[in-house]
Parts: sequence; C-alpha cells; structure tokens
Amino acid sequence: MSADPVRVVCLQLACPDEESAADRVRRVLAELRRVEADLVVLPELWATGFFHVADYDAQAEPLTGPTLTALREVARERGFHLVAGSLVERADDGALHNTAVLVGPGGDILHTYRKIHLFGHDGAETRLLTPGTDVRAVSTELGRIGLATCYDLRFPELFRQLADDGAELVAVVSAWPAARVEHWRVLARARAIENQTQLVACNLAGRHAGRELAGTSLVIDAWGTVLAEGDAAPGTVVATLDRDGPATVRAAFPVLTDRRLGFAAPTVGVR
Ligand SMILES: NC(=O)CCC(=O)C(=O)O
Repeated sequence: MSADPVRVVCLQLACPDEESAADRVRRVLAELRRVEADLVVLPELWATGFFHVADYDAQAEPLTGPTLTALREVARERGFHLVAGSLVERADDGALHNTAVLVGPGGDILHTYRKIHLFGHDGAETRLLTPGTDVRAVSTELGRIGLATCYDLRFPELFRQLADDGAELVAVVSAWPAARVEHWRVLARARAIENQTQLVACNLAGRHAGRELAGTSLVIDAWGTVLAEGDAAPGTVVATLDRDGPATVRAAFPVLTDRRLGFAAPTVGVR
C-alpha cells in the first residue's frame, strides 16, 4: 500500500520596498492561515527582503524571536510542515546567518540550516553574514528532508551530501533574480535528477531594491519532472508529490549505487 500523497504549496512572495517587514510578516501569517497543505515552503529572507541589505542587522532575530515564534504557532494551528524560508538569524555569539528553518506540524523546530555558499556577486551576504558549516537531512512524517538556500544550487556537492544523508526531498529557499532564470530552472532540475530527490524550490517574486526577482518556483519529482512552475508574479504554486517517489525511482533506475568513488586525481594540469 503506498503512503498518502504530499500536498505542497510554495508561497512565492514579493518584498515591496514600501512595505515594512512587520507588515509583511503579518500579511504572510494571514495568508498561511488560509493554506491547506502538508508542506508549505516560503522563500529566502522574505521578511527582510534579500536585497534590502541595509536592514539585515536591524531585522536580525534569534531563533526564539517573534517572527519564527509566530510562524511556529501558525504551523501548529494549521497542522502542516512549514519550511519557514530563511531569516537573518542573530546567533548567541552575535554573528548573523542566513538560516532556513523547518517547523513540524506540532510547531516544533525540526531542522535549521545556515546558508553555506553566501552570495557575493550582487549582494552583501559575504560581507555581512557568516556562512554555515553543517549539512544534513532530518527524518519527518513526510520522509527525510534536507534544506538548501538559493546560490547553493550551483554547488552540487552539497546536494549529494544531503542525498548521502538519506534526503528524499530537498526544499530550496531562494531569492533568485530574473536575470538568471534559465540557470535556476536547469540547476534545480539537475539537482533533482542527479540525486533522485524531490526538490521544492520556492523563490521570491516581484521587484525590490532595484532587482527583479524571478518567481518561477518549482516542484520537481525524483525523476526530474517539473510538476508545477510559478510564473514571474507573486502567487501560490501547488503540486502533489508521491511520498514513495524517490524510493520508486531509485529502485527502477539505481544510478546512485553505480557511483565510483576514490578515483585518482590528475597529477599534471590546472588546479
Ligand atoms: N540569493 C542568492 O543566493 C542569489 C543567487 C543567484 O542570484 C545566482 O546564483 O545566480
């Protein structure tokens, strides 16, 4: 008998310059109270706005702060798993991190992930934030889940490490600009295909701080099929995933068991 399907909802949010973070949090909490789902995923730094870099320090909160506390309460009320996107976390030692959080249907924090590959090209992450060091998946009622954040999509070794740790579904919280939307589509599918994991990539949409965000949130199954794709506008992207999908794909086409590790590195050539 196969397990119940997983109803997934991505809230593809915008962070308009004229809206305060507090108003945005209130708006999103109200929206979440109307969502019917097993798993809801929010984008990267949606409360602050990824490119509102001047606000990072003022908006930073510990994981016990009011934003995550309110989000945990909604997850508990509604009984869904919530990837709360990421927030600027102020750690006990004062360092700031871009931290994604998975909340369970009881409102408990199941997992946190501090973004490892900080984005220096057109943002201030590398200047303002401290990278994380820890990558792992966690067991949940929906299967084993891993978290990753936006620019991480360009670093396949992180996703392979999640797969090695048993990840069946990876949620990627993102603030990916429209200028590179084709990279986004290809990289997200590639990470799902090569690791035979489901991938739910929730992106920001709309315009803030002079950048156009891509939207185009994706729900991809373990075969690499795109089950749902958002457009460029803010909105909701909905799909249903088969809980047994990764196991079925891996049994039918066992690529991961054909890996060859430990081959020799070149002794001559470019390093
Ligand atoms: N928020 C990000 O990490 C942006 C990544 C990006 O724009 C890219 O990889 O391209």
